[in-house]
Amino acid sequence: MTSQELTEQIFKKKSFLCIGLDTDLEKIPTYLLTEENPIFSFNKAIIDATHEFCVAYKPNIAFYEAAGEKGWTALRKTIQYLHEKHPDIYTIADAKRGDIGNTSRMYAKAFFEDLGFDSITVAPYMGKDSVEPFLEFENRHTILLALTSNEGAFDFQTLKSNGEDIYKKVIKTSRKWKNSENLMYVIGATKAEYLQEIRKIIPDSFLLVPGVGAQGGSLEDVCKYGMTKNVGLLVNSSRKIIYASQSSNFAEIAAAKASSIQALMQQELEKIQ
Ligand SMILES: O=c1ccn([C@@H]2O[C@H](COP(=O)(O)O)[C@@H](O)[C@H]2O)c(=O)[nH]1
Repeated sequence: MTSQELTEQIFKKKSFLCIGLDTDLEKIPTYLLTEENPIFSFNKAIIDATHEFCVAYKPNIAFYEAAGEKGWTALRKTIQYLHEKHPDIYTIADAKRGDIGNTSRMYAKAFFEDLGFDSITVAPYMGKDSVEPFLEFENRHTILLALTSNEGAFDFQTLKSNGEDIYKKVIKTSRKWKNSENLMYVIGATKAEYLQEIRKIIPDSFLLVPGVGAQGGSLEDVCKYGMTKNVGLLVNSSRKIIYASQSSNFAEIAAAKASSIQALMQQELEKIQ
């Protein structure tokens, strides 16, 4: 999906919500554990109940890798289900990859070609040759970690290098890489006030903003400082939606939670129209 098509979906569905599929066998309703693939059964129920309120789903790959072979099967079944039933929904592999070029190319093939994700999160630390192999894929996005939502973001990302914050250097330098039009950036919702400065560097780029909900980031502040005339935001919430309830009507409760976030997003979108 192109970023133009993603923007069209956002205006059509009046939502820039990304739902995180951080599916943990220890947190899903116990009655699902007797299913052949409990992770996929949980994801399918969440997708069936919430798809009308969001424009993207973001499985965090760690949760699938931790469940071994069944986890990888669940990931494949989930992405296939999304492609078949909801081809208009944008998909993000939150994998945070990046290695020497030769290896990055294999990560890119795995997530873009084999699994067919629209995008993948990538760490910038190993530099240009570790990211460019991802950028070669047409109509696929590489979402570079810029300023993350966690406390540890202050360990390195906000340090100065030649008088400039490292996260800003990451953003500026990455704009010079080949096929940089395929870049998006991760900026944590817990760092919303930084968005004003960030928008001066990348006024039009799409930002994936995790950290609203369980991590306490403010949707209102993210919109105030980060929204552009074309929106330019995908705001993610995982635990607050998918684990809103552990009872048998968990999917219904998750849908109610997603719907209430979508309603707030609709109000924010009205401000720019
Ligand atoms: O800076 C970052 C980058 C990625 N994440 C991921 O997003 C979700 C957030 O989950 P919540 O349950 O809504 O807190 C999770 O997969 C993280 O690994 C992030 O939080 N911050």
